[in-house]
Amino acid sequence: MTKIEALLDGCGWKAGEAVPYSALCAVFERIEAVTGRLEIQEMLRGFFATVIALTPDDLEACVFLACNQVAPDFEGVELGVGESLLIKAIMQVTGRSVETVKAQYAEEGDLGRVAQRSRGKQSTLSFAARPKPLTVKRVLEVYRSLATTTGTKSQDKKVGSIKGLLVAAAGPEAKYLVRGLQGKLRIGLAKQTVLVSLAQAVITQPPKLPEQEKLEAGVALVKQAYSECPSYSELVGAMLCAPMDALLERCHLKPGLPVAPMLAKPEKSIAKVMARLSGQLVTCEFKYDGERSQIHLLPDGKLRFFTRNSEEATSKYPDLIPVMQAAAGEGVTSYVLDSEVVAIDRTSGQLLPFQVLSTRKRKDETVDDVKVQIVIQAFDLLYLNGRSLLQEPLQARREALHAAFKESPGHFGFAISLDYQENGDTEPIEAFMAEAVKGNCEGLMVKTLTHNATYEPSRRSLNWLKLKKDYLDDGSSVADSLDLVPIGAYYGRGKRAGAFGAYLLACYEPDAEEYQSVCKIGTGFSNERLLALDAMLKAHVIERKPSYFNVGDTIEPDVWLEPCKVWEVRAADLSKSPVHKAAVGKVDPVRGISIRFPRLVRERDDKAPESATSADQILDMYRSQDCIKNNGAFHAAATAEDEDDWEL
Ligand SMILES: Nc1ncnc2c1ncn2[C@@H]1O[C@H](COP(=O)(O)OP(=O)(O)OP(=O)(O)O)[C@@H](O)[C@H]1O
Repeated sequence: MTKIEALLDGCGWKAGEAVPYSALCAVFERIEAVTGRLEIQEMLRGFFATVIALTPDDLEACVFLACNQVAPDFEGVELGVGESLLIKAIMQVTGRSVETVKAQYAEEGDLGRVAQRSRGKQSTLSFAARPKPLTVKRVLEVYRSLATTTGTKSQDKKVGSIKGLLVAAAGPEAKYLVRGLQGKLRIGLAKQTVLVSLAQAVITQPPKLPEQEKLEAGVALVKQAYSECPSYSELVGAMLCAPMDALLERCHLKPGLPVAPMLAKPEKSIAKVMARLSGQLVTCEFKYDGERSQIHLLPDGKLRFFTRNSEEATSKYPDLIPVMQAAAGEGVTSYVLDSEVVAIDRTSGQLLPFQVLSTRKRKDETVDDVKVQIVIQAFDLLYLNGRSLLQEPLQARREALHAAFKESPGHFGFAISLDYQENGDTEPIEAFMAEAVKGNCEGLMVKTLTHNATYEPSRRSLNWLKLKKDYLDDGSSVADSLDLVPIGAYYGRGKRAGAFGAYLLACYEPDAEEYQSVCKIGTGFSNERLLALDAMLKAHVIERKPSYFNVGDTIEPDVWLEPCKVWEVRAADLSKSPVHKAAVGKVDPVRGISIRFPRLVRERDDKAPESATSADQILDMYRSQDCIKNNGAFHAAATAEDEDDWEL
């Protein structure tokens, strides 16, 4: 009997019976106790495999609860229930006073543990007739109803539903219920692991374990299916009822489900771009300074807009609905279009920078109240009239885009582009870059047109390169800014005393599913901004450093922060560091990479912490610095100097 089988055996769950919530919580307990990703993955795989064997109908609910989600990301349904409601429910179920619950919370730093402790003590005193044990389906049902309960008396109704769950909870169930309702399970389980474990559970169904290669191909297939069709309901349904080879036939791009967008790699100079694309036919497009928008026309005529993060943004753009209706040509019945929405001054026709766009309301805008005018710059077409174009080369997708839509100046346009057969002459590109900058664009996107030119959902591909003007001649050795996550804070001194004055920043390493520290930052913040951040981030202070933070032993910020924000940061250069851990193990067994002279550029509300700059991106940036490639001596000197600088 495997470890997981032994664990689940104790839950008394038999074939055909609803999956007990206690079984899932037993797995959560084990996951919380270990830190190794592979061990976590294997445990979850074992659990999903058991669910498939005993009660496959409950697999979808198990996946949602493991991700602590009630609906696909793009539906934007938030599960988070306010702490005051949870405290009220705990008080009412356990008969404790608000002071007792709050005091325990302050002591424990974890409301989930408070609930578990209170329920644990109480259950020995009362509840001779305990309500029916919880099942995963029941818990998910209640979560979904909580997320959608609105209107009068909604608070009382929510407290009532939470009480219903807590009364029926036994053992660690109360802890995970409360943490789940707060929005974070805090067991170090990333969504990628859930996906990989799910894929492995389906692929490794008896009678025979497939060989490693087949397993990897299967996991890649599931990841591809999920990036085209990011809905666990559809994915689980398809995985359970069709052979894996046919997964993409059932789970594929369709209007209404946002595709994870294709991303670009940064380059520091036109010469480097040319070297990468040597001899190829490429297209250079203006790199517009706005917000990415994936626009879907569903066969029922509804238009939906999604952000770079696959969140629904339709209510932000009511003024774009008539624009898109007018832009689609005759015979267009459904599509998925990739574009940048940019602020524009309609009088002069001049595009305006992102800062102007960011002042627009984030949702529920009304046409009459729109203050910032916008234009859509379309650059790709992924789906048209019932057919996916993902496998077509860009040249064909662009032809389809131009044939199916018509431009309307100031409202809808195609990305301005220059096709170029690489021949070593960089002059046309330099001139085109100057034109882009004059047009208030950030620089150029350079894309392969005919070979290796398919659309690669969610991939940061070498077939799309970005060249940002600001980074071409800024004297630094990095080609792009970094998007980093604050994971710790330091109280300020002097003028900044009393509030956080500096932060510890980290990148995200998706393979190890951990945040790795990159630098300390205190530059680029106005005093007002520091105060506002202090007020906002205090709510995200966590008791102790979680196991999924990888930072040097000497780093001890005054407080640790739950990952919740992404900040764009500009750096002078990157070098190896004795204290920071970005890309550790990839460039050196114990040292990581750090950045010098970090300066805050802006907050990135359109990115989730897990979409922050990855360790591999930092490694790429580090390796592509000329000083690393050409001059070991410079690097050695910089490293020695930085060791002193960065002792925090
Ligand atoms: N012609 C274009 N083709 C593709 N993307 C474009 C184009 N013009 C503007 N963009 C924008 O540029 C973005 C890529 O570059 P940028 O580094 O500015 O974005 P990011 O969100 O910080 O980084 P990344 O998307 O690479 O993580 C795209 O996601 C898109 O929003």
